[in-house]
Amino acid sequence: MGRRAKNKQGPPAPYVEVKQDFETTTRRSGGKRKQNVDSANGRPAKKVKPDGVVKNAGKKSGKGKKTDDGDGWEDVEDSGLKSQTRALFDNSDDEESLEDLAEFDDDDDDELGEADDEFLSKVPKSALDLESSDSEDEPEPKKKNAKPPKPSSSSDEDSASDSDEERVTLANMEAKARALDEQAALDAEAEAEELRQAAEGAGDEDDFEMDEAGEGDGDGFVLPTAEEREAQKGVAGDIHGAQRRIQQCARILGNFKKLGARDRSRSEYIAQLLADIASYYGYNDYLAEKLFHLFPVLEAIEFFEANEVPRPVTIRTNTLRTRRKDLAQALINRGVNLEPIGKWTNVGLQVFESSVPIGATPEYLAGHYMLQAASSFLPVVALQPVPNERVLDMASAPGGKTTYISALMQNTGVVFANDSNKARTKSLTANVHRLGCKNVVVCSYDGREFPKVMGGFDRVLLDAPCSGTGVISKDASVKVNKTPRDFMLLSHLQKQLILCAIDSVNPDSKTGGYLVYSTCSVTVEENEAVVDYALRKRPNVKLVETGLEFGREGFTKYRGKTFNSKVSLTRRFYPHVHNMDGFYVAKFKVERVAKKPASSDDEDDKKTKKNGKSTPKGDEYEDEDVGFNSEEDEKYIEASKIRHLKSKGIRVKPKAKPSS
Ligand SMILES: C[S@@+](CC[C@H](N)C(=O)[O-])C[C@H]1O[C@@H](n2cnc3c(N)ncnc32)[C@H](O)[C@@H]1O
Repeated sequence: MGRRAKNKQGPPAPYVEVKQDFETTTRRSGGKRKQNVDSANGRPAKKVKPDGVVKNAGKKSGKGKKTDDGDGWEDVEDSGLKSQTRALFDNSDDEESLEDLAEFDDDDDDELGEADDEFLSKVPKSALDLESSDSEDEPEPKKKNAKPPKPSSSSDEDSASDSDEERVTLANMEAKARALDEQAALDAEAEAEELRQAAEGAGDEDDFEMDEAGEGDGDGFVLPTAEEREAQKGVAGDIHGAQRRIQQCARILGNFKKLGARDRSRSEYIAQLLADIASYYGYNDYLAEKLFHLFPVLEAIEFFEANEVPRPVTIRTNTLRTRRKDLAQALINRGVNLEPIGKWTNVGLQVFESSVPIGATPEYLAGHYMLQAASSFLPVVALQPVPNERVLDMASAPGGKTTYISALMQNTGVVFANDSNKARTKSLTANVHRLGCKNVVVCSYDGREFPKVMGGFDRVLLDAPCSGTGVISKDASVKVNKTPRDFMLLSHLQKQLILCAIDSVNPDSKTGGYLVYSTCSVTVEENEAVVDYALRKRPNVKLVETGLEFGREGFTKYRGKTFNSKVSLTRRFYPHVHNMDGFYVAKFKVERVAKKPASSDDEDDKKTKKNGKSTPKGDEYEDEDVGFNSEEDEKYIEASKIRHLKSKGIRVKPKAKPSS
């Protein structure tokens, strides 16, 4: 694992907020549990990775002097600024100057929208601080950050180029970011292949080699029996033991035929490994197993490890208000250390450290950027909205994606930003105002009421409610609070929503006719299974390329289930591979439904009623059973309606049970 970890992207280093006096830096640590154990309580303590943070902090931290004790951003001396900027972009070329910012590549030369000064002057600062409710798109910037994916070199020979690598200038920034991305992608691929081979090699017990003790070459490790494992469960704080067994079991499972003990099966090692993963990383047994099975053994450990480390803090330039190069300049002037995220986005910036709270700069308050996870850009990039379209964002609060859609449409056309949770639409509305989106209509319906409430959209984004297994590094409660029932209910809701989303797309759209489905979860039942269901239930849709340049292919086979082969066009993103939150993106093209050869009006009416939605008369589905409101679904729809009415204070009489 050590070698593998070395060859892949560096683990994200924590975000550093530079102290106001610019002389010392405060480093916040994100933690890898396994790397440091707090001897006082025997539990792993969080530790800063020496590589990266310190280097970054030293390389790029602001050295300017503040001239007063004000609020930290107004009075940084110009000389301080220059040296700070030079430190950030120094390529040892004395000619380097702030003018080089002009070379900061940005395709978006959109005219700026009017700053909504009136709104800003009326809204209290606190109302614009949306971080608390915006768990997905508004990461807590003070605590979390990381260095960008950076392939580490293992040889001395490489150390010279390492120092070259550190000299980032505005001129070479984009190219360097691109090179790093490409290298990281290559490394990730090589690693995935290595893991695949290790996994394939494992399990062939014919080729078993054992040592004299008949224990294989397991380094003297003796696998506990099932009884011993049960007994371990009650023992609190055996973190060291769990950590050691995880390493041993993973190593043995990676080459089971050679290293496994003769009298123990592969499944016994897996059972032990799962028990230890659950206790060491703090997951319930169910979720630990569910996530474990997504990957080959060694990669699964990397995934669990990555969930212990914060993802990079990233911001999205709001092109309705500014350009990326101008925003970068403004933030650099305030002592923010940043870089473009990667070549796949021309609006994203990654923040390494800052002398000011990144969620409270004047630029933030003026709507020049959104604090937004990089993964959250992906579905909008896939959606590709264009000016003057009619777009539905079906589950949109707090609006990270809505406001991006609005910007790509250059404040033209209309974006209906819907969310069933009224309370959450407040932060959505605040973001819409702050970012100056004038083409957004906020509404609050259950997504399953579309297209009854309105339809005919050129594009629909369904960023579905999900279990959040992709964002465990942000919300560790997911580790313990998700049960099989949650996954069953969520998957069901997602299936209902996706059919409604499909039916809301105008298949005759001149410019679009697309649906993007996304989740911040990595489980198959919330992703591929939902997409496969939609393909089966709506023969008038097909999967198309997402247009995203990276990401792993969606599963077409998973633990005995086979999905439509086109599901490989969907994309999975992982924290340990892509250094971003776990995410899933699928893009559909919606076609016209095939006309029924000869149909009576009566039959059409029946079908419209059966589907419970306003299917245009005369349009016909090829498959009789295309609606989701089967008997099974009705139960859930009914329950949801009752909940909805109850939430409005309306008493609902329970339905009389049909007599059997
Ligand atoms: C993943 S979050 C959306 C994040 C949002 N797209 C963004 O980028 O800021 C899922 C949202 O779905 C909403 N939601 C849950 N059930 C819903 C339903 N039945 N219809 C519409 N929205 C729903 C939740 O309130 C939540 O805000």
